[in-house]
Amino acid sequence: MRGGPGLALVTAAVGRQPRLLAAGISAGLLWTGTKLAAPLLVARTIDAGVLGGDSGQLWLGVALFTGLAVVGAGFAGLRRYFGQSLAFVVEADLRDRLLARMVRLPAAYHDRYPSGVLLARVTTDLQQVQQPLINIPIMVSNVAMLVGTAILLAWIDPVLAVVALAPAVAVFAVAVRFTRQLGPRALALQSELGVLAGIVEESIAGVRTTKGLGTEDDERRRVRDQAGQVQRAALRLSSVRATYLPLVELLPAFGLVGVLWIGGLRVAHGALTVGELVQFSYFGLIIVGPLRIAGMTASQLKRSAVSARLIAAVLDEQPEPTAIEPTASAGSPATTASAAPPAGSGGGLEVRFEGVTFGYAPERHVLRELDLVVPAGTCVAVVGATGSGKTTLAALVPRFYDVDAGRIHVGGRDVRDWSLTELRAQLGLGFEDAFLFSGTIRDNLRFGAPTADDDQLRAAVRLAGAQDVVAGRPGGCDAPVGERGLGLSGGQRQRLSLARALVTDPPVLLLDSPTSAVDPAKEAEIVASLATVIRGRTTILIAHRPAVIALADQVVLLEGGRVAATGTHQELLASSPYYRQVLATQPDGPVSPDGPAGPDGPDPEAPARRDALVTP
Ligand SMILES: Nc1ncnc2c1ncn2[C@@H]1O[C@H](COP(=O)(O)OP(=O)(O)OP(=O)(O)O)[C@@H](O)[C@H]1O
Repeated sequence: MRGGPGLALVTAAVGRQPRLLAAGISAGLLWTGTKLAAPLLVARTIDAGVLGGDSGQLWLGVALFTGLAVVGAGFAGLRRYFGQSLAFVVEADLRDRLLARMVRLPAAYHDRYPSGVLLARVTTDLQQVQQPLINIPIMVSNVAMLVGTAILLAWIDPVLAVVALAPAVAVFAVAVRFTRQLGPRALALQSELGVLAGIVEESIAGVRTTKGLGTEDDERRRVRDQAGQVQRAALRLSSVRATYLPLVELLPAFGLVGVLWIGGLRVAHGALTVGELVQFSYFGLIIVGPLRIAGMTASQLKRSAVSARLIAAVLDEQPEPTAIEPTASAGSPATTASAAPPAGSGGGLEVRFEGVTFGYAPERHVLRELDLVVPAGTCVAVVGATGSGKTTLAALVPRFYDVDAGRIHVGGRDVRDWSLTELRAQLGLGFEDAFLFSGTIRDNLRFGAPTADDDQLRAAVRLAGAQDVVAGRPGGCDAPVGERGLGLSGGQRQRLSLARALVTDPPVLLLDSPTSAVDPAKEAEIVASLATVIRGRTTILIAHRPAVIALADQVVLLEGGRVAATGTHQELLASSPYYRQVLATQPDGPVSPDGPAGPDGPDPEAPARRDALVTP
């Protein structure tokens, strides 16, 4: 592996396991000792026992040789065992660090890299890094074997030693050339594998859409095309290996031929005993394995180096600021930590947008100089055409993204002056695509509040109007939820995710289209629950349907990233043609200014809450 952050990463991870490393290397070196002793013993046994006619020496040699073989086999087993243990522990350590970093990376990073690419880092790349680690004790013992053999041979017969060891030098030169050519090809293969993982992941996750649209064959073609790219990249890599590996196989055999030829002449001239010739040949044979492995390891190390570099690049990414590191907000007016009560204190916290400008890409602003005040304890519905920036506006409050200009205050404090953990503890988030994890309903409800007791869970479920979802499943809270909550209907998922958001009793709620996945009858139930849920909290409610919008004290109409109009639902219906147009594109269609705001009519408490409104 060449230097750089990848090597530093793997070296440090291996260095954190000194005992396994030492045990593996010790077993490897002891194995080498048994291997090097065998030819010496053979020479002695042949010269003294066979040619010298000393049967005692012969039997002793046979017994010692058997013992060495058995002990060597034991050390070979231990060498592999410790090598594998080391590799698995290092792999687990790196996976742990990778996942810890991935979940802490900002949303913008996850926007940039498809999940399949990140999946490849945690699967195929980690495997590539792990593989050569298994061989560390083997590599060390092989190097010791080559060095030991060189010393012993030079001591017995320097000329013959040169003949026996010349292939080792040639194999090394071949390996260096071979490794250089492998680098770019290994990188290309890893990146094609990453793309393939992304496509496969998308195909499996989107299988229902594929079925619905009848595009199974297209999807299959997409996977097959990318698999073809992987195959071509793998073949380009293999062709380099196929060119060089025969050389790696052949060169050591030339060494053996040279030893037999020149050694045979030296025996004939009395310069070498038969035992010593056998000994040389034996040494020539035992270094063939290490030399061949060296050639193959070179290719493995190259792929591993590429993967290690890719993993190191993820670990080098700057994570979101941690719990104890609020980010200083540029030009923020003096704000006080005491302005914000802790989560669960009730009453809500004011949320204020001041001149907020934001875009996902530079100079492509989604929100432009947006001003909005949501007074503590009130509900604002954000309405706008698709793509007008509603979800983006909500995503800026928990700092999934940071504003380009302006500021956002929660509880009188710039969001960049909160620690992220503290800030997010004030917020209950309900996303449009409610995501549930595999596990039980209880596991999901406790996801953000692991210490919540059953009474708290029951209260949150009741508030979210999700009692029937829990009661309707065998085992209630212990009922399993399939992967991504796919065992539940969209509406059931939305209500459970709302309950999850409420378990911590957050003072601020950010709810994105909370009824988008349900029919009108279910919507009526959810709206009734929401009327209770938002009481006493500050709520930003992204809404499309009149029944939901009517829950709000104030409606904010977004157009082109700016606030186009504010007022109550009825006021905007009466005064804003654009508002009527936006609602007309929603499934429920427009609602007359005089018509009922929701299934139960307008919220009777809304006017009282509206009185508390403060305009920006
Ligand atoms: N992660 C992202 N990366 C780049 N652009 C994005 C990203 N998310 C949204 N956008 C773009 O920002 C704009 C606003 O999107 P946003 O999701 O905020 O709209 P919205 O009003 O919530 O739409 P909808 O009602 O359809 O959910 C759109 O043009 C969208 O393409």
